[in-house]
Amino acid sequence: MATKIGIAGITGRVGTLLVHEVLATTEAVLVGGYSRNKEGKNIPTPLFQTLAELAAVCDVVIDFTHASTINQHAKALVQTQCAWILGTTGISPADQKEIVKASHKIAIVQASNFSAGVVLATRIAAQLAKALPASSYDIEIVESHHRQKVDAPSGTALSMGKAIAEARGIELDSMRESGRDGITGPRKTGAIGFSSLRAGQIIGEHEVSFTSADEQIILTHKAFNRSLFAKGAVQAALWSKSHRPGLYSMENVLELE
Ligand SMILES: NC(=O)C1=CN([C@@H]2O[C@H](COP(=O)(O)OP(=O)(O)OC[C@H]3O[C@@H](n4cnc5c(N)ncnc54)[C@H](OP(=O)(O)O)[C@@H]3O)[C@@H](O)[C@H]2O)C=CC1
Ligand SMILES: O=C(O)C1=N[C@H](C(=O)O)C[C@H](O)C1
Repeated sequence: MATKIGIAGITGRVGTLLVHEVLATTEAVLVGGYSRNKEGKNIPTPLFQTLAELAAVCDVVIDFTHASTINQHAKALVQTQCAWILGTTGISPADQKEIVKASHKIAIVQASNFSAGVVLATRIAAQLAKALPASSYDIEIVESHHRQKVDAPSGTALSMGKAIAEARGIELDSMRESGRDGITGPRKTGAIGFSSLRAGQIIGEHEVSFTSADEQIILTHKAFNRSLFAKGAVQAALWSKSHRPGLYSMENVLELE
């Protein structure tokens, strides 16, 4: 039977592309969307009054909205026993705990980036971080996005940083250096640096560099089209239908070891 999909954030940059992706997927049916403001919207699917009403008639909701919605959305999806494909970034540690709690009741695929290329680039970055000594290789993560983006560093940059920190056997928070400015002092040995650029309509670019006194390795990922994220999220939605409650990642969906 076709997977019944709903979209939260249906009027957004990713949400509007999700409509096309779901409609183009034969194994899925688009049940509707949720938007806070229904006036003057030209969307080819019903808009529901609340997320809970939408979730009640779906197998899975794909959610690309805003970090402030997490608590409310977790409650609505658990209450209606609906799977959750969560792309929203900028999530606070307290809200992340709510996501973990909800995953005991429903299947959740959470990814800061639904691109398979980013998943693989993150793995390679972690392998490099493990192989190259922290005493001589400085790691810097630079991300560039469009001028409308509201969170920094990007979710992808933070996920890459976490994977790198884990590979080095450290906690990211203890070694993170973000947005340097002023008299910062010299770089801390083993620090993981983050820089965020916001300009024009850049869709999403991430660069991880490993620099020693003698050489530099740079790993770059550039998204050319936002449908990349929408396609990955729909793939995750179809995958989630046959999975038990739990917190899953795009690595699980892609069945990487
Ligand atoms: N994981 C991934 O692969 C990707 C993740 N993202 C993340 O997805 C999120 C959305 O990105 P994008 O589509 O560019 O953003 P947009 O601002 O274009 O769209 C978000 C939509 O969510 C709704 N929304 C905004 N704020 C709230 C709120 N407080 N409560 C409920 N709904 C809200 C709005 O719809 P309305 O006003 O109609 O309610 C809006 O259209 C961001 O967190 C972004 O970082 C983006 C790209 C890829
Ligand atoms: O807001 C965006 O646009 C994007 N957000 C995600 C992030 O924060 O990493 C993914 C992608 O880079 C686009």
